[in-house]
Amino acid sequence: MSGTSAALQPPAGAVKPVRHPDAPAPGELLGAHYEHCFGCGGGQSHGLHLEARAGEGVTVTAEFVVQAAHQGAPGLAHGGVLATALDETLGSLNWLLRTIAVTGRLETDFARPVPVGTTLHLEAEVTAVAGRKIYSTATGRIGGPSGPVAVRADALFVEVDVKHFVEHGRQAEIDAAMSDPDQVRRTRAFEVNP
Ligand SMILES: CCCCCCCCCCCCCCCC(=O)SCCNC(=O)CCNC(=O)[C@H](O)C(C)(C)COP(=O)(O)OP(=O)(O)OC[C@H]1O[C@@H](n2cnc3c(N)ncnc32)[C@H](O)[C@@H]1OP(=O)(O)O
Repeated sequence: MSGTSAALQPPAGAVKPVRHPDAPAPGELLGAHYEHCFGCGGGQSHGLHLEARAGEGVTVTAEFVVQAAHQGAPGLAHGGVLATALDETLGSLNWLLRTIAVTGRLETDFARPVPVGTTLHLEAEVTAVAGRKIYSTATGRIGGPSGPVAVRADALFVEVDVKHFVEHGRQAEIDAAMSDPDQVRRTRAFEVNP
């Protein structure tokens, strides 16, 4: 059974996404948005270390190798970890819009089990934008970039201001992030009007 709920149907008046003119070029690695992000950060020993690359239009590709630390059943990836890989890939699309956005809703289908050691080949694209709402879809394939779909997701991201993180994040991590010039530079790179 798969399909998208009414909550993820773009409203009338939604428009096609527009790639920002200063978006990373197709083929360029996007890098981590935060060193300690469980999805993409290098500072998380059991994190996914997912590497996303800009594609054409408002699309990205990404890869993630399932590690022993990511098991749910013996030798198989945990579904929540696979959902994280989809969420992270979908989130990286915001680099191409130069928008800061967080996941509001994520609907996931798990079509095939994914063994430890597998490379999950992810593709994602923004399908529509309606005000602050960004609609997107992603697939994760195994056995190669053209292999069978193991997981897929549809999502709604909601654009937020940097204040969202400053107001809600734990103070110690916020202070550390704001005093790290590299983090400030990467955060600014998300924004159209820094
Ligand atoms: C120094 C610091 C550095 C920081 C550097 C950061 C760098 C950049 C980091 C990016 C990180 C990404 C990482 C991976 C992606 C995550 O994992 S993000 C983390 C997981 N997500 C969250 O924590 C979000 C938690 N939720 C919230 O904060 C709030 O509910 C939201 C999503 C911001 C929305 O709240 P709001 O701004 O008050 O907006 P609201 O009016 O409720 O909703 C806006 C619209 O969206 C719709 N909507 C909202 N939620 C839903 C939903 N679940 N279903 C359907 N529609 C919805 C509403 O109906 C509304 O529609 P309209 O009425 O406009 O038609």
